[in-house]
Amino acid sequence: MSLTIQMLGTGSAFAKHYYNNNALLDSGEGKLLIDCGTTASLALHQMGVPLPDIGAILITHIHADHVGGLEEFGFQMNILHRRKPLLYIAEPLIHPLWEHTLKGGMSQQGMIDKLEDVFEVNVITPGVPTTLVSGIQVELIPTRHIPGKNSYSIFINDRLFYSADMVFDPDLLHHLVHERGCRSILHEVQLQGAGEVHTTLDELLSLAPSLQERIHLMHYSDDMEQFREKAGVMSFLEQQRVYQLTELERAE
Ligand SMILES: Nc1ccn([C@@H]2O[C@@H]3COP(=O)(O)O[C@H]3[C@H]2O)c(=O)n1
Ligand SMILES: [Zn+2]
Ligand SMILES: [Zn+2]
Repeated sequence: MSLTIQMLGTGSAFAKHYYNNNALLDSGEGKLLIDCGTTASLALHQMGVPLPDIGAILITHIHADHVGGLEEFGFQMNILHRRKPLLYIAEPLIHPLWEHTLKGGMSQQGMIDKLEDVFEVNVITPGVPTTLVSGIQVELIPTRHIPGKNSYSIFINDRLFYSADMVFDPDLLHHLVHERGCRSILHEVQLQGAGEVHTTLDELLSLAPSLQERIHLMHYSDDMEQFREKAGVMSFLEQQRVYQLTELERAE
């Protein structure tokens, strides 16, 4: 079964040339949206993907470029299409997503007072591989991002690592590639400055060639074009281009 990946956007939280770093995976039997940031519905509109075509949404963490579009997504699906979207989420994210992000805009007396009133919420347990839509299995891997905030990267179909926003974790990347058969890595990158909450390009350049050649960069700032040469064998993902998973994998 072939899997395609299309980034709705490849931008950092502050990028203006690129939409929010969210991804659409399509197994041919179902579509999974990874994160739903503020720009998600506009990007999906430009891609010609109607919201009801999306089988499920998976959330990595609570920042607007990853969850800021859920209010519109939820309202559109409930009001225009009369159904609740399927939302996969780790249990620790449910409370902050509702209480700190969505409640202000979505609550409605006697109608909506919790996340489950708008979304079909399915709790997903980190470390347990779970099929979310036909042909797409994910395993959440807790990774560090902001102190005190939970964040989960994703190992997909036992072959693709999709980083959430995360600080550099070379041991995890090494483990996934050399012990778990990971063939390609979609990794967030911070191009300039110290990586206090993200992974810098300099940090990724310190990895062994066997890891770097599997890495495709995303979540980058507007000055990305200046860094193509510096990134060496690591390539920058293009937003809204459809990639076959096999295209992103290095020939063994
Ligand atoms: N301690 C923090 C917290 C946040 N930030 C910036 O805010 C953005 C929120 O979305 P993000 O995509 O995680 O990127 C974060 C940083 O740019 C940051 O740089 N340092
Ligand atoms: Zn982000
Ligand atoms: Zn973040």
